[in-house]
Amino acid sequence: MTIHIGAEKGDIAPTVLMPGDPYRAKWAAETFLKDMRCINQVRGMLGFTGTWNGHRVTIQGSGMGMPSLSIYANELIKDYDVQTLIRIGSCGGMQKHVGIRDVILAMTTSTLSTPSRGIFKELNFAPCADYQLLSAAHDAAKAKGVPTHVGGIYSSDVFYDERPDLNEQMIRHGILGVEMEAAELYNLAARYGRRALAVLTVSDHLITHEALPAEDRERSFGDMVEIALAAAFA
Ligand SMILES: O=P(O)(O)O[C@H]1O[C@H](CO)[C@@H](O)[C@H]1O
Ligand SMILES: O=c1cc[nH]c(=O)[nH]1
Repeated sequence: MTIHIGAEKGDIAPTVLMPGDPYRAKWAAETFLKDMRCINQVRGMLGFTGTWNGHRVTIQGSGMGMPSLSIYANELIKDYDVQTLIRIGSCGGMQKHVGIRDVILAMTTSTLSTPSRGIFKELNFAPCADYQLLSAAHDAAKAKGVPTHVGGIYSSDVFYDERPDLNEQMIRHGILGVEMEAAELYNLAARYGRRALAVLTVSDHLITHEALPAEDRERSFGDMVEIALAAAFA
């Protein structure tokens, strides 16, 4: 057990999927895992372990924002020796050709700041995905026929953004979407020699202003879960 995770050491699998929303973790575990059981309820940040195609998998909520994800990813890596961490998140679309419900595989992520900022100081470290996971996720997405984009995303510290000028520059430089956790996940994976990827579903759009309701964000993003599972065990 750790400060934020109530599971015993063997209760967490070497592969963990991490949605921000703990109820998405519950839905994904109930929908895609066999023999699943709840392994964490501390602070309501639900986690479940079960099997997918015979492979042990944990699905653990990360909460919203990099400070929250950083707590869970640090403990999963350092206390439970997790090797593969795949974020399954929602994001805002930032390009006209990226549609609602499309999947984005985050090859790199730009950010103003992360909980790792203090380490890098003046260095602009470039957090990137594990290539093997990225390539396998792309294959899985193609096989499913899901509209999928691979490229850079923006990991923001705020949902309610006050920097339209910055968004304009990111759109101009091809950033596909915005979310709030992947950069710190990639930083931690690089630091501890683990594999990480963010598989995202576009839930709203910064240009068209379309937006899906909360229930869809919690319960309808099955394609990204299956893509993440296929990539983890490719
Ligand atoms: O749907 P999740 O995984 O929580 O991800 C996105 O949604 C939240 C904001 O609504 C942030 O956590 C952002 O990264
Ligand atoms: O962080 C996020 C997640 C979804 N949609 C956004 O606009 N931002």
